[in-house]
Amino acid sequence: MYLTPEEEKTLNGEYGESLQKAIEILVALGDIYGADKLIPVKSAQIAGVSYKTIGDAGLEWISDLEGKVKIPSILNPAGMDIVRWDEMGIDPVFAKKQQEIIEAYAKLGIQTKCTCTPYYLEGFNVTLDDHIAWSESSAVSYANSVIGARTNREGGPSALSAALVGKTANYGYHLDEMREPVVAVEVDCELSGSDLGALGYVVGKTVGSRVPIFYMKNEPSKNEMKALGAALAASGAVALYHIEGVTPEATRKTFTRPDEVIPVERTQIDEVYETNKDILSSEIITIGCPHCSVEELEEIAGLVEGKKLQKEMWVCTAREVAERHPDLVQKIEKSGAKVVCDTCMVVSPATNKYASITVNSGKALAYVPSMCKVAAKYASIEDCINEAGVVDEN
Ligand SMILES: C[C@@](O)(CCOP(=O)(O)O)CC(=O)O
Ligand code: SF4
Repeated sequence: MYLTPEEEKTLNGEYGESLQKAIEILVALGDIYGADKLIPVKSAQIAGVSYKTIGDAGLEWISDLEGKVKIPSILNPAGMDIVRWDEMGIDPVFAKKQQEIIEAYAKLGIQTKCTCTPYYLEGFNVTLDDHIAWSESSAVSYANSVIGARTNREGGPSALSAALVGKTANYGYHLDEMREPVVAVEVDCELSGSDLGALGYVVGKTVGSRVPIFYMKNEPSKNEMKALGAALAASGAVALYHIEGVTPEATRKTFTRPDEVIPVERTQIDEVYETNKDILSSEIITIGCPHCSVEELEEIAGLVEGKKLQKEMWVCTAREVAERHPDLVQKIEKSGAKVVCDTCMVVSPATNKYASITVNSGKALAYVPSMCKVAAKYASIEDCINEAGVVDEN
């Protein structure tokens, strides 16, 4: 791989050991995947923040690094709401370790906003053809597919390396030819709301890590595409998908229809809602995987207005989004639900104490059983709220 004289100096350790380690990681990945050079990236999003997933080994690795990131960089969700962790029932020992992880990242100049939806935040609004280095799989999918930006599914260490160097290796989804669809998904019915997360859950299993193009009967919204991409990345490992005539790259050009076709029928979507239907009543309801947008917060606020919920319900979102809309947060919390920031039902140990959960996310449906050992059921936002046991306040 070609390196500029400056990059060679970094690799030789002239700018310190941390930058040397970082560029070594980028060059190693570039060599494995046949990159020709390093390219500048506009921002980085770094996974591996929850103490539940990275443990002491992760904390030690981050704490040993020195220097400052060169581009706007942000974190994935942590294991707790940084402010209201006590209300989530988080153990103080866990909370202390979690704070240490966040402080170690902050020392490197990384913004300690913990979210899987950086594209909603100030300073992270990427656009078509921007090169970035993001790592959370739903954020990667949204950036690549819905925005048309370019990122590989970075691991925590490689995203952190890209943040420190300000560059990434030019391979994979940074290249035009790797963004061509190779499998067609033909959906035979109109879909809306949580149907899209169910579609991703179904299709991801067959598509694996390939690039699909969807032929749909109706046009999904950005929130629906967020749910589709998140589920595709969780039940499969899809980092980029297209929807003919909808997503930016499938609008500016007409892709050749791939020979392999996966047909999807309504009955397959309906089956997702039947998962674990023997769990008659869940102990907790969680919405916001990926983190809620303002439109989703508005929808939830509208649905819970004038109601009291009987069960624990979390609405997960980015702190910055919650802070921009205190009125919506207040409306939601008046019902007894909690607007939980900086974390989610998958990466927080607070979920593990429940036996059963209802989610509106195909991604959470795929991950909660394995990562939290909690039985999960799938429902629309409206049915999630009904599951929480709604009583009229009046
Ligand atoms: C499940 C996931 O959304 C959260 C866990 O990630 P982390 O490695 O703890 O940051 C990661 C992913 O899908 O990329
Ligand atoms: S809310 Fe969902 S998409 Fe976001 S970090 Fe948690 S598991 Fe990943």
